[in-house]
Amino acid sequence: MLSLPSYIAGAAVVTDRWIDVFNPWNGEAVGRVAAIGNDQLHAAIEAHRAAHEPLTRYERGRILNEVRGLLEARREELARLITSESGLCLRETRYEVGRACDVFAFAAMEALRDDGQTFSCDISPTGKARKIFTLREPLSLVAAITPFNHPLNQVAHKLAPAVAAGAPVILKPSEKTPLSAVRLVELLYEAGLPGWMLSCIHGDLDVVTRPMIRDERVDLVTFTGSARVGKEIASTAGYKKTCLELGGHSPLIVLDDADLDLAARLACEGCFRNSGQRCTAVRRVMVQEGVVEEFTKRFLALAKTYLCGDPTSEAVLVGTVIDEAAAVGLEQAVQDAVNRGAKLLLGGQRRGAQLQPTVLADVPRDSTLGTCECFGPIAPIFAVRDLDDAIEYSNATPYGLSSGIVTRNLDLAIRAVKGIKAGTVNVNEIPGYRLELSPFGGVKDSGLGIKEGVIEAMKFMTTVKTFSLPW
Ligand SMILES: NC(=O)c1ccc[n+]([C@@H]2O[C@H](COP(=O)([O-])OP(=O)(O)OC[C@H]3O[C@@H](n4cnc5c(N)ncnc54)[C@H](O)[C@@H]3O)[C@@H](O)[C@H]2O)c1
Repeated sequence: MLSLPSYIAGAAVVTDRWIDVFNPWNGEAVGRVAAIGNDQLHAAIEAHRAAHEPLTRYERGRILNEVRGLLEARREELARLITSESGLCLRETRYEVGRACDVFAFAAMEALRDDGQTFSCDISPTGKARKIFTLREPLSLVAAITPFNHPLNQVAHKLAPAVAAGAPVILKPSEKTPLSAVRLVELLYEAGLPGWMLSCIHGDLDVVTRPMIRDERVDLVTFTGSARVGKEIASTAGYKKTCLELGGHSPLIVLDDADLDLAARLACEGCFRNSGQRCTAVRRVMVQEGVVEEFTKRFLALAKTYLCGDPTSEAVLVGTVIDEAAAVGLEQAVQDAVNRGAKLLLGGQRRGAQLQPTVLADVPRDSTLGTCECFGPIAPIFAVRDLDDAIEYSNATPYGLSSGIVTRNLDLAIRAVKGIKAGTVNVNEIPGYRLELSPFGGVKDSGLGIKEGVIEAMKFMTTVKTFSLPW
């Protein structure tokens, strides 16, 4: 069993309080992390705020590249660690390590790019013979809080941009999946990142997390997680920047001209990948009335191939959800839909923390599945009259993270891009499709419109200084 410390500005800290981590598949203890106290939080904040010689762009790029190489070399070991702490199957966790490699590769590239602007002042009748320049300066301290569902990649999306921008960061990973986060932090130190650039802490909400969020010495709280917690942070963080990347309820709209084999494949991938635990997972499969029967037939045939079982088995495509309590909640949401008249076409059985991939038809729009983010491998099918009906229902939940539409008609696709109130609209792709570099983030209860993705995250971790020179 792994016993991992908290790291305060590079120094390993072990206390007499531990947070245990269990394997959701078999209940075995996988490891534990050391919880720190409030004094140690303050020591970390002071260590980061103290004066240090900044890292050059070259050094930041070199460290980030080195981390990418270390991740690649330890891909299998890390994938197995994530599988053991999260119950996600190896197909997903190997994929996740690959995504984290991309994040570090892109951050290394962006670290080298000077994004300063230059303005000639003689463009105005009253202008002078001057030039105005901009440069970006890193924030003094970033606090990053991450969720359980992509234990490594969500952490990569906080740490790599911070290092690329030169901003020191304190990471508080999910207490459900902290082990892979600590391993990633260790790789950053191994690659040569100085201790004053990074801490990784664990601890109680009222001892560590909330005090860190409220602390005036923290310039930015960057949070990925549920809308409930994100809204609490928005109200307690005070006068500082916040980046809130929250939950979603993404539709996949299938119009009657769609390639139905493609639609069935996208619906399966969108609903069942990562055990349905992606913020961008498809939560509503909206199918135009004329093709709903044929689509359902093809979708069901494919859904049956998503083998569910031991997450370490090579053949398994769907592992567990994060814990038994989460699986029980999903089972209740399925039951609620059935009680209200939905037809259960596939799955629905739960064993411990595992829910079989589940497909339901005729799901009422006001059911729990139709309105709330149910974080698991469930595919509720909703018949829609036409694109207008689909757009209206897409916009009817409080969320606005992402969406997808399957059609061969470009005019209709563009109407969807313009009409859906969400951070992303993907045509003939799953809502979750993205590059780790491209802007990503939601609106409404999914976020305040501040994007992540390496480039946007770097911008948000810096401030722009403007200066002018006679020319
Ligand atoms: N928009 C995105 O980019 C994105 C990406 C991944 C996950 N998510 C969302 O994350 C959620 C699933 O993750 P989760 O269950 O770990 O989320 P969560 O909100 O329960 O927890 C996220 C993190 O916040 C911490 N936390 C819990 N309560 C807190 C509080 N009161 N104050 C401060 N911190 C607190 C947790 O310890 C954890 O580190 C889903 O809603 C999912 O959609 C969003």
